[in-house]
Amino acid sequence: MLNLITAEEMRKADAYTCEHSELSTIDLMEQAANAFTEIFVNHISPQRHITVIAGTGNNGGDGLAIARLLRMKGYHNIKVICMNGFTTESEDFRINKERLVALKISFETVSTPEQLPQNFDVVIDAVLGSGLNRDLSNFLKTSFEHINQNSNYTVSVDIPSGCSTDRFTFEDYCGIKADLTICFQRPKLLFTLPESTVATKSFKFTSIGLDENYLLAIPTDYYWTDQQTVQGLLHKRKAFTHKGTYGHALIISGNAQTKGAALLTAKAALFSGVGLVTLLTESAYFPYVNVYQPELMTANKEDLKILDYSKYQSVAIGPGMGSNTEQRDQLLFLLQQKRPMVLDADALNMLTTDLLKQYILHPAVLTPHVKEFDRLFGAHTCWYNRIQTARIQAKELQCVIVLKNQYTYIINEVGKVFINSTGNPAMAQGGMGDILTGCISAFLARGYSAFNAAVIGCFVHGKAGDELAERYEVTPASILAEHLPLTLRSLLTDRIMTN
Ligand SMILES: NC(=O)C1=CN([C@@H]2O[C@H](COP(=O)(O)OP(=O)(O)OC[C@H]3O[C@@H](n4cnc5c(N)ncnc54)[C@H](OP(=O)(O)O)[C@@H]3O)[C@@H](O)[C@H]2O)[C@H](O)CC1
Ligand SMILES: [K+]
Repeated sequence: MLNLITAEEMRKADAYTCEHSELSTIDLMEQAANAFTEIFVNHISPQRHITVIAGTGNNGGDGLAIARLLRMKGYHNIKVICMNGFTTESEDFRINKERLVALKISFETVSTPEQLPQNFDVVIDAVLGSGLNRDLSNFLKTSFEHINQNSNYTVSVDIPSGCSTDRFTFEDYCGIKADLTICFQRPKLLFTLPESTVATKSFKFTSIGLDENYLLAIPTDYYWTDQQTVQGLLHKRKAFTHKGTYGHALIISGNAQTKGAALLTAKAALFSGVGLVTLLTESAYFPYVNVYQPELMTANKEDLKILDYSKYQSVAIGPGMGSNTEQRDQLLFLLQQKRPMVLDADALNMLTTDLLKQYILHPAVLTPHVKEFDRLFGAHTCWYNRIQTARIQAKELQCVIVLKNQYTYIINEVGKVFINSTGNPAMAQGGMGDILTGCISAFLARGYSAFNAAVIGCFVHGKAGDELAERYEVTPASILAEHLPLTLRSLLTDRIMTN
C-alpha cells in the first residue's frame, strides 16, 4: 500500500534522502532521469524524432539528463529546446546542460512562440514540474498551445507543465496536454480523476530512489493499492479444507429482463473461490441456471421471507433487480437480516441516505458508479468533491464505499481512500459491474472484512481484465469471470515465489 503525498512532502523527502545517504541532488536527478528513460524506451522507438522542451529548474534539468541518456541508448534524432525567460536556473540544470553540450546534442533557446518548430514528432515536456507557483505567462501559454496542437505524442516529465497537483479542477487549463506522464516515486491523486485527461491521457509512476522508510511514515488519507498489498491480504486454500470452509454467498439479483446480471454475479462469486453460491430466483428459471452453470444452487424467490439467512456469509443484492414497490419491500427485509452485504445497482437506486442510516448496521460494501453515487448522495461537479462526500458518508454510515471509476476509489469506515490500480478500457462493457459485485461478495463470504473484500475484489477483477486485455480488444464480462481463478493463482504463486 503506497501512501500518496503532496508536492511539498515530496520536496522534503528529496532533501531527507540526500541528507541521509551518499546521494547528492545531481545523483538523484540522474536516478530520476534513468527511471523515466526506462519507461520511455518501452513506449517510443529510437527511430522517432524527439524534442525535449525544457525549463531551467530541476524539471528542466531532468529533461536535459533524459536527452543525454536517450542519446546514449541510440536515440539519434534528439534535440533540446530551452524556454527562455525563467528567473531561476537551478544548479543541477546547469550541470546537466554542460553534460549535454559535451555530447554535442543540439541545444537552442527560444524567447517567442514563433521560434518553436512548426511540428513535433515526440515531445518530452520538461518545462515545469512541481515547482509551479504562479499563473503561466502569455509566452508559456501560447507556446504550450502550439505544442499541444502540433505534437504527435507528448510525454511529460513528472507533471504536465502548467498543471498544479494541489488544485483539483481544470477550468481554463492552459498547460501541456500530455499523452503520457511519467511521474516520480508515487502516483498523483490528481491523475486518477477522470477530468485530469485534459492534462494527461495516462500516467505511469516510477521509483527514483527516495528514502521509502521516510516516505511511508508520512500520514495521508490517500493510498494506492498495489499487487503486494493484495498478495499480503489473500489467503491460499489450505489442506483438509472443504466447501464449507470458504463460505456461502447468496445472490439476489435479476428480474425477468435482466437475468443475465444475476448469472454473471453468481458466476463471478463462484470463480472467485467461494465455497457455495446460491442464486435466489423464480423457480421457472432454475433449469436455465443449472444449464448455464451447474455449480450454482438456487432458492425460490417466493421464499425470500422465510429463508434461513444465518447460513449465508454474504448477501449480494442489486444487479438487474428492478426497483418496484415489491422489490423495495424485499430489499428492506433483506437489510434487516444484518448479514455482511454488497449493495449494487438497483439496491442503491431504491435507497436513500436516511434508509441507509437506519438499516446499515452490519458490514456492508456499497458499489455505486458515478450516477448511482450522485443520485444517492447529491450531484457533484467534480470528482475530487465526490470523493470528499464519499469519505464523509462512509464514516457516517460506517460502511465501505466502492466508488467505481477507471481508478476505483475504495473508502473505508474511517474515511481513508484506497485507489485501485488495476483495470482498463477493454472492460468497459455491460455486466462488468455485476462481476465486481460477485467478486466482492465471494471474498466477504470467505471471511474477509468488508474493507479487505472490497480491496481484493476490485484488484483481482481489474487484474483479470488487464491480463485479458493483453490478448483481447474487449473483455466481455463472462470471459472475465472465467479468468478469475487464473488471476488468483498468479497472485498466490507470485507470493510464494517472492516472499
Ligand atoms: N524529489 C523529487 O521528486 C525530485 C524531483 N525532481 C524534479 O524536480 C522538479 C521540481 O523542480 P523545481 O526546480 O522545484 O521546480 P520546477 O522545475 O517545476 O520549476 C522551476 C522554477 O520555475 C519557476 N516557476 C514557477 N512557476 C512558474 C511559472 N508559472 N512560470 C514561469 N516560471 C515559474 C519557479 O522559480 P521562481 O524563482 O521563478 O519562483 C520554479 O522554482 C520535479 O517536478 C521533478 O521533475 C528532481 O530532478 C529529482 C528529485
Ligand atoms: K513537466
